[in-house]
Amino acid sequence: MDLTLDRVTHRYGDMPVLKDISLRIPAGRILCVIGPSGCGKSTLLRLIGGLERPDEGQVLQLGTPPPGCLNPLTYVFQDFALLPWRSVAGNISLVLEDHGIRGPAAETIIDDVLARTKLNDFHNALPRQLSGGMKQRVAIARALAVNPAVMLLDEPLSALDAQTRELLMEDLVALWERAPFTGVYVTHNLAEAVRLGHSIAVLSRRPGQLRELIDVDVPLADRQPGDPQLEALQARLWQLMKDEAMAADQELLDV
Ligand SMILES: Nc1ncnc2c1ncn2[C@@H]1O[C@H](COP(=O)(O)OP(=O)(O)OP(=O)(O)O)[C@@H](O)[C@H]1O
Repeated sequence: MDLTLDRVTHRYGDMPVLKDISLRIPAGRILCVIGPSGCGKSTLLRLIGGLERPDEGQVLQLGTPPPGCLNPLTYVFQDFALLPWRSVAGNISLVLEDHGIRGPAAETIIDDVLARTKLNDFHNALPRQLSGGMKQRVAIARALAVNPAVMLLDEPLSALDAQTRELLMEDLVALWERAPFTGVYVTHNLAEAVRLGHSIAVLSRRPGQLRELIDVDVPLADRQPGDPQLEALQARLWQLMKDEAMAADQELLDV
């Protein structure tokens, strides 16, 4: 499913948060969104996910969801959002129960997404028994269980240490290679943006406007840490963001 944002503008009360954002995310591509703190990145995801409506402009979903799609759009959050009293399988079955899927049909889906996220051996584990990386794998498995057309990822790796982030990035690339999904991936981390984005939208500080949209031509599977082309791109992104990030930081201190 393609996503199109057409001159999206949004305010909270008197405060303009996003201004005149136009973007197209073709089916099967990942757009990373970067920008200084408070520039409206999470708001943009909420508008795309339909949790809020833009004050001006529109968000369009074009095309048909994949066969077996239970939710056209699904979220992965930074804090995993797992129910602590439910097992790994129980957390995933919850989203299936919402759609009336139980018993063997649910087990088939759960086994499939646990295998895809390397969690086969953790079916009955409770969230408190899992590391941060494993918890986020469960959250990703839960998102995959509804076979979404679009994954909306809000800083999914930012609570994890550097090594775990690296492993999860490799897992996300492997998942995408196996079944390319459409993704919108919000991050503060420029290394994640250059590893995972087919394109990268750079927003200005609040009200977030599209400063630049950069296509990254290297196939996801060929992107390795330390790749000079990606490091050069990361340096360019930092140059684009640096002044705005400093100004945004100052603005937060003044509040
Ligand atoms: N529901 C809301 N009501 C009022 N203000 C809000 C609401 N949600 C967010 N804001 C404000 O809107 C601005 C943009 O918030 P948002 O979370 O979208 O930015 P962000 O770029 O994702 O921030 P960060 O990088 O710090 O996560 C911030 O000033 C925030 O305090």
